[in-house]
Amino acid sequence: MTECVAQIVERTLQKRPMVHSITNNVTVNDCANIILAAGGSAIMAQDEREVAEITSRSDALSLNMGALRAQEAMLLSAHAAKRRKRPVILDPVAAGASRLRGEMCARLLEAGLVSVVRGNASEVWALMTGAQHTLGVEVNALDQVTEQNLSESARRVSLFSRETGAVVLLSGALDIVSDGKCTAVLRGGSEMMRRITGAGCMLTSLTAAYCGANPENLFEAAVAASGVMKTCGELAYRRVCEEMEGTASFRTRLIDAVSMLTGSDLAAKLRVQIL
Ligand SMILES: Nc1ncnc2c1ncn2[C@@H]1O[C@H](COP(=O)(O)OP(=O)(O)O)[C@@H](O)[C@H]1O
Ligand SMILES: Cc1ncsc1CCOP(=O)(O)O
Ligand SMILES: [Mg+2]
Repeated sequence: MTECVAQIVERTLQKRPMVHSITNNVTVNDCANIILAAGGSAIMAQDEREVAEITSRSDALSLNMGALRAQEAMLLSAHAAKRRKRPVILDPVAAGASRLRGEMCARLLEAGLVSVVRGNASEVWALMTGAQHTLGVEVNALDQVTEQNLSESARRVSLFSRETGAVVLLSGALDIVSDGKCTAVLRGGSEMMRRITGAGCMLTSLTAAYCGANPENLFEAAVAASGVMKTCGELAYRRVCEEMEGTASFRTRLIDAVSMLTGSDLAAKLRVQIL
């Protein structure tokens, strides 16, 4: 797995995948920058008159529910991606916080338009149960994956993957990635990732870049994204501690770390456990 993940990072730097994102207006710039840092190129477009054309020329599509608008554009793009066999990555931001978000995610999932779901625990559990788990974009502490509930959480993530046919990347202090057959756990990262907005959106964008360059290996691409984000979270945290800096610098250092990381750096630092 370590060797495969290192190759995914290197292939992404070589292939420069184009990622089309229809995303929120809070973290859009960080999403574009992390795609570029990983070696991809970014285009954000949401007018219904152009989205299918843009998706058709892109290597991956990222759909983020953060400040949900442009639903028709999302559907047009998702269908265009499916026709071209391009991966579609869904970030169900605050799914469960409103009916609109839950219904839009369900519509995409039920139509088989989603290749990878990347969300925090409250978002993934809300998609699975239809229940409200959180009012906002952050995880509810009661939903979080811990060492104590890890095996039950992993079982649920695997079940959700089989139900939807999508790879699922549930992030948090522990990240779980499953394609329904194989399930991986990644530890590490930094508590500071929760003190900036956009760490989750950036992880989704990174997943889209790695999936775009490695469409035959979506599970491994999602593991690569999780591993890169955890590793770079640690590097960025070390750097801000050394410099006595705060959260705004951490966000910059996180993007810096992704831009400097090679496949072999990742292979040396990756901590992945296959369950
Ligand atoms: N307590 C934590 N310790 C270490 N890493 C974390 C922690 N919480 C989140 N992360 C990391 O932050 C990134 C964003 O995940 P998360 O906070 O779950 O997303 P979201 O911002 O969508 O809620 C992921 O890379 C995840 O591994
Ligand atoms: C605060 C906020 N409101 C709508 S989208 C958004 C950003 C959420 O980003 P993330 O889930 O990555 O923290
Ligand atoms: Mg989020």
